Amino acid sequence: MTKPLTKDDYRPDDVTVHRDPARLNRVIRALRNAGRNVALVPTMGALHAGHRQLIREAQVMQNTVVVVSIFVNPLQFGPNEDLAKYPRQFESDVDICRAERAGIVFAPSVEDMYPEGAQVTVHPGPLGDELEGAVRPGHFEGVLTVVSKLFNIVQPTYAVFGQKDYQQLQLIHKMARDLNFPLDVVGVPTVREHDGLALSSRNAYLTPEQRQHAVTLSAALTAGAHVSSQGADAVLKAAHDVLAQTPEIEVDYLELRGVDLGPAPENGDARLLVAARVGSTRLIDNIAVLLGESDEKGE
Ligand SMILES: Nc1ncnc2c1ncn2[C@@H]1O[C@H](COP(=O)(O)OP(=O)(O)OP(=O)(O)O)[C@@H](O)[C@H]1O
Ligand SMILES: CC(C)(CO)[C@@H](O)C(=O)[O-]
Ligand code: BAL
Repeated sequence: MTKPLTKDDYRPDDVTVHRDPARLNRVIRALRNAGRNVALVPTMGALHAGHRQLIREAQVMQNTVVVVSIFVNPLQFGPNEDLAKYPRQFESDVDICRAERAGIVFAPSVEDMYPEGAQVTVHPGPLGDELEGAVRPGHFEGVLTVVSKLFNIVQPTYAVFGQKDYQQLQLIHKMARDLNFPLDVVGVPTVREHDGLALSSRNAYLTPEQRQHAVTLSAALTAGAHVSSQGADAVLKAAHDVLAQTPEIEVDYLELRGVDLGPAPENGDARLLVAARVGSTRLIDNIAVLLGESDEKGE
């Protein structure tokens, strides 16, 4: 028999931690029936100022309960990737959510998210095999599968993601549209360190020396954006030149695309994306560029 909800299932004055998807779903339905909006911020934990910004953006609409999910999703990691060593710091993550006045932390177990026999997944379409997907086969199938499960469990009014993972954000937009999820997907500009490095949980893997090399990614993007009025070739050359100055990093790709990640236009809004390895740590970044029309466009 299902246990009735109690006041401990949602405490308006503190963050409530939920682990059971079915129980959280009942709490959410009660909140929505009471007229509350629900905003979802999906994360893999090891929260930093980028995640804090997502939680703040999630609160802009009045009368909203923010649900932060913390789940290191095995389905989106390849066999030789960093699933086992991915940083896990649950208690301090909950403290951060409390400080940012999130209402609920949802931290399910792998067994609850993927019960034995679970087989159905979400196929991302052709974009899922490009850029990040070309280097990490199956990654976006894993991302879209877990995000669609989170959408169904949490039934948010809107869901907030970072532009740092730009291809992920585009694919989630497409999934929400193509599969008729009744919610708004919100993208938040990348939060950076003072020198430009995009905040990322994986920055914690970097040695102090590697940390200095890592800033080359954002420096290359900025150099490209500065010459955007000269067109695509100039943008790519400027960015390549900066990357070439740091032989310690190995570039997986540097690509200029349209904002929807189709081919870049000759003039107008485009996106410059980079992925590189600094030692064994893989980092990604991207920036908005306005091709052929002005010198630079901020995010
Ligand atoms: N610097 C950032 N600025 C804005 N949003 C961010 C930033 N870093 C991550 N996010 C967003 O936070 C959400 C959760 O991401 P995740 O938990 O994987 O953190 P991460 O720092 O991207 O970790 P990783 O190092 O594994 O890529 C995603 O929507 C992601 O785009
Ligand atoms: C969206 C996400 C939480 C799905 O596991 C993850 O890919 C991430 O943290 O960006
Ligand atoms: N932030 C993207 C999650 C991943 O790299 O698996």
